[in-house]
Amino acid sequence: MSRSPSIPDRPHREIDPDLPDDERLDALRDHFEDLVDINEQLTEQLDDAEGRRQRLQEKANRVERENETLKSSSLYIATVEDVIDEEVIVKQHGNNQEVLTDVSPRLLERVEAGDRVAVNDSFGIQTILEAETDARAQAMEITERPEVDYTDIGGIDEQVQEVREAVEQPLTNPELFEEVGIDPPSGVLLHGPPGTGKTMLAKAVAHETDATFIKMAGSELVRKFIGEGSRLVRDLFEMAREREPAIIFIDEIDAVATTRTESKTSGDAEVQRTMMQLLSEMDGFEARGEIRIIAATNRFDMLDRAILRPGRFDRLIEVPEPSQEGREQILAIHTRGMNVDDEVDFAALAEETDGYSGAEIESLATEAGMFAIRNEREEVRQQDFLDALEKIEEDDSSDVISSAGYFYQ
Ligand SMILES: Nc1ncnc2c1ncn2[C@@H]1O[C@H](COP(=O)(O)OP(=O)(O)OP(=O)(O)O)[C@@H](O)[C@H]1O
Repeated sequence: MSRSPSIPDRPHREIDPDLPDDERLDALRDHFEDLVDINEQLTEQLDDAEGRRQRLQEKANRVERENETLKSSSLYIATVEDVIDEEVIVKQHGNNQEVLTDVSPRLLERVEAGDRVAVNDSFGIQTILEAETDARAQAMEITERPEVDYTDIGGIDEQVQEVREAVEQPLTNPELFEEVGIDPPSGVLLHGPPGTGKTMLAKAVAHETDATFIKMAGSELVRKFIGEGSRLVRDLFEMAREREPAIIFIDEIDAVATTRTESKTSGDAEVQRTMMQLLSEMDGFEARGEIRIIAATNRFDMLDRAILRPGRFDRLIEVPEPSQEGREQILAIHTRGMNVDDEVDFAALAEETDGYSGAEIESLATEAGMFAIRNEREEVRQQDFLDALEKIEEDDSSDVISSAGYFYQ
């Protein structure tokens, strides 16, 4: 061990043996005092050194621990809930645990609420997952509480009522089901032509129950996220568990649940895997939980019956094209915010729009408004609606209507 440079010199004192006894004694006393003094200095230095050693040891232990945590491969995924000064609240996926954690200055500048992050065992944020890693954010549409409510939906009162019983009641009055001793429907399947309000219905339930609306489109799973379908389905349910109460809405479910075809292409295998994942998620589902599942299709005839078994999509609700009365109601809804002349005859327009879906009636209202603007008026008149009707008929509406008829029988 190297010597500390500040170690005091060893005192050296020559004592003449011929000195008288009392003088020799004094000299020896002085020498002894010098030695005591030096001893004290050395003890102090030793204490200092020991303190330094302990501090270094602690630092070494800490670095070693940090190193171990950094090297540990098991990182968990969490979502940043909030950033407060230099601390971050994260919610761990899976168990929903919320934790207040530190973040290194390097990441603090970049981290924002809503980011997906990887955390270690002690919840230290290791990385912020980039958008590309976060395919699920692109594959899902998440709305905290959609704006649509039941009063925005026209012409399908019976279906609204059925959805309220099958989806809303289990969320708002679960005890009713417990008392009677039945499980609410696991999943509700809305089927009917395009643009009839299926998505609106699902959103309105989420609005009414203050639930998060999480939408995933079956067609996108198959087309856009090739090879990731089953993982995204898993993520979809995980996301819902993180955000309960939640309404999962799987649009165009036929894309992942069509009747098995004879062909055995890799694409089909992938679709099968996605569907199997969906079925297994539904099978392992708590029927009385805070998550409800709604799916929609306009190709009911194509559906693989496996998804309709009890415990899966076991409540079917048909959402048909609106009747004349329904069309009138929808027209009234979509012109609520418009400056419409009192002379406009909604009943007559409803009669003229046989075969129109809710979505097409909405376009009719917008188109009529465009005619009013074109004619430099602020008020929308009957003639504007008739012109709009003519334009729509001339344009592509006939194609849309006939294709709707083709898809949905
Ligand atoms: N019954 C309805 N009442 C009021 N508006 C409606 C109705 N049906 C459709 N609409 C209008 O059409 C738009 C599209 O409807 P929505 O997305 O709910 O249809 P969908 O049945 O889910 O269609 P798709 O099968 O094409 O997904 C809505 O945003 C709404 O403006």
